Amino acid sequence: MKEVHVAVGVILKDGNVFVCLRPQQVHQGGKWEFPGGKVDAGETVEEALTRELAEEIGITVEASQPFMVIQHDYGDKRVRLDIHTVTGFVGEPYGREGQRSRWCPVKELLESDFPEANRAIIQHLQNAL
Ligand SMILES: Nc1nc2c([nH]c(=O)n2[C@H]2C[C@H](O)[C@@H](COP(=O)(O)OP(=O)(O)OP(=O)(O)O)O2)c(=O)[nH]1
Ligand SMILES: [Mg+2]
Repeated sequence: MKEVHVAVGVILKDGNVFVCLRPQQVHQGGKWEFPGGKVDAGETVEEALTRELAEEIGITVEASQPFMVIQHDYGDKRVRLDIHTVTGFVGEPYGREGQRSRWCPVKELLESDFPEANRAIIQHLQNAL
């Protein structure tokens, strides 16, 4: 099974992270996510992240840093999550595609239902901040 390369943004502001609720009908639907999406052929991770965050939550990324890379096999899909923290952006994020979204305190992230692969990201975040 081929691996999908995904750019994922951990958008940080005052100890909170911006999270979106994945639509029911997509893979890992009904779970929370850090916004992002597939890296198209010929795109860098930064380009994909900037594009996906503009499309999905209406912000312009101004400062991002590589945070970690996670490979996960969901059984029905293999993903390679290329996670960057986003510490500078223009605009107020919102669910531009009609998805629910909210700012969540970093320390409360594990109280929400995220895809399995996100557990390691959250633990790394909670240790790092
Ligand atoms: N965006 C995002 N995807 C995640 C996270 N954790 C995780 O396992 N994934 C998986 C779910 C999907 O199988 C895969 C790609 O995410 P995606 O469905 O958002 O890709 P996409 O935005 O390009 O797809 P689409 O919305 O355009 O249909 O990565 C996460 O925190 N954020
Ligand atoms: Mg997406």
